[in-house]
Amino acid sequence: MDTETLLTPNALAKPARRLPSLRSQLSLVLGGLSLAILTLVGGYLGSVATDEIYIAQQAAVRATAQSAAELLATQLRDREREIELLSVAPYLVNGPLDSALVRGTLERRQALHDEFAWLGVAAPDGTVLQASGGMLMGRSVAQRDWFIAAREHVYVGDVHEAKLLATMLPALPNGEPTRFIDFAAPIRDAEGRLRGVVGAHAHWRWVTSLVEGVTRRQHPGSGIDALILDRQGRVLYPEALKLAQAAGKAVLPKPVGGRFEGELVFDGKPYLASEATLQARTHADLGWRIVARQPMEQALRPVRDLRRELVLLGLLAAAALTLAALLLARRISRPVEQLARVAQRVQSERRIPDFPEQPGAQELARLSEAMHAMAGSLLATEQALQQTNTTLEAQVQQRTAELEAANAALEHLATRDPLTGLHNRRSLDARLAEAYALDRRYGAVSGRVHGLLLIDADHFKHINDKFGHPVGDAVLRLLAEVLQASVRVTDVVARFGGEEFAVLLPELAGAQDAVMAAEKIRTAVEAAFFPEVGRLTVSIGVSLASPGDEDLRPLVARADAALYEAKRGGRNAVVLKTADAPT
Ligand SMILES: Nc1nc2c(ncn2[C@@H]2O[C@H](COP(=O)(O)OP(=O)(O)OP(=O)(O)O)[C@@H](O)[C@H]2O)c(=O)[nH]1
Repeated sequence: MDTETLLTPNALAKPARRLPSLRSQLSLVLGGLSLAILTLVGGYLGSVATDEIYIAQQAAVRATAQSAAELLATQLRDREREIELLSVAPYLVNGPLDSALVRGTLERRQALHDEFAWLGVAAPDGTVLQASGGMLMGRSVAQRDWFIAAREHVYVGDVHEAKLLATMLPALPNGEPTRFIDFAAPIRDAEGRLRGVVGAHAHWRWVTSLVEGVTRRQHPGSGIDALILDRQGRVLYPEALKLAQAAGKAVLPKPVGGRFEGELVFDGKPYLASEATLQARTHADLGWRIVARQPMEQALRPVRDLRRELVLLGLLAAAALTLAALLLARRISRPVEQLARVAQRVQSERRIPDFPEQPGAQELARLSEAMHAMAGSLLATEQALQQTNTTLEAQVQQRTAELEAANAALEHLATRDPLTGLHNRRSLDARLAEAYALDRRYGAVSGRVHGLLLIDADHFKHINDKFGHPVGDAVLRLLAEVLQASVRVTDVVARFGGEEFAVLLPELAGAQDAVMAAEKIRTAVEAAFFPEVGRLTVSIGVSLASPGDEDLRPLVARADAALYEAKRGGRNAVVLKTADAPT
């Protein structure tokens, strides 16, 4: 294994795409998550609260209408009772109706209830006998509805404009015509005979101020107001709507199901509206209805306020959460970045630097410990591998040298003669084949040929026989040295077999060269001294390669024949045998 790749991060990691940092990814995910949760929760709470507020506003409008209707019904009944009780007062039942006592009582009642504009007692023929402030005294009310009705029973009448009293009472500050609601009751004696009628005109302003009081008290600043409609749906109050309606303008929306309820458009503006009918507690049912209404814009103002607050709170919370996410992301990513830096230092410096001791979380502490241990183990492994590598390289070198030596030894064994160290017969044959091929290729051009000497020790059997075989071997070794020393280094000296040697002479200019080389050998051997044996001679057969030779064999055969002749001719001689010479 290549140890360099062991601690190279790039060798382990895939080529990195340009990814956003862990810190920005964490910030983005945590910030986005908190924003999404906030939006969802805020949206849900906002929607729930919006519904609740809407329902509450509707309830407030409905409660206003009902309260106003309830209050009006009660107040009308009270005023009716007031007049009814007055009609059975003993001084009216028994006494004279035009007495000062009656007048004083009427005026006290008016002082107590300033809603009454006028209180009076009329005779059965309609002549006013006594009245608060003395107004209408002596005048006839015989044609007034209240008088006609009250001759029979207790009466409450619908609102109407003042007739006889209009000129006697101060005009209203807002310029509205003076209007009244009439209360009246018959005065009967003990036998039930009609003695007269007691009547009262209550200011219409008293009625409207009751309604205004309810709307003002119950939901101040809410924009809720109330309308009073009569049985036919005509506006009785407020005056402006009443006038507009009288002028033929469509000031009221069409009631849904005969009732004003829900979201309605009054004069082009949307309102939340609710209707309540006066539950009549008086003798006569006036059939009035109260419609409370609130401009939608004001009804939904709390919703808008809440939404604005929710958005503001949401933004603040999102900012706080994003900040928290950033801090958290930093807290998480910083130790990871530190570990990455440490890992880079391990890789570049090949030593273990200080690891972060408090990485911030249990898992990161474990990761730090694991990296520490891994770095130590990797560095140790790397060193061990380097050591092994060095040892292996040395061993390989040694083994290579041994192998080369073994190969050389094998080569030597295969090509050399074990006794003399000269080329053996096999090696000689190979060299002869090379020389033969070279001559065939270049011989014609260079004009040079190779030659062969076959050298045989004379009477060697005699040496063996006389001195023993080991001495014979020693003689052969020394003879080989003499032969080797007598030729050129380019010449190949080989042991041909037994006591017979051969010399390959490459690139000879002619037969003379070969004969000269053979003579040189012969004389060298003759001159040499062989321990224990003394002198030795050799016979040499010389031959030259011929273009007519088909292979090596003719060359060897000619040299062998020449050697035979040298032996036969008396030994210690050189004989040349060429191709054209007769054998
Ligand atoms: N010591 C020793 N003797 C060898 C070796 N090879 C051959 N001989 C001996 O060489 C002798 C060759 O004898 P011969 O062939 O009869 O010829 P010679 O005695 O040399 O006589 P001529 O060749 O006719 O001069 C034999 O006695 C062989 O045993 C060898 O490797 N070592």
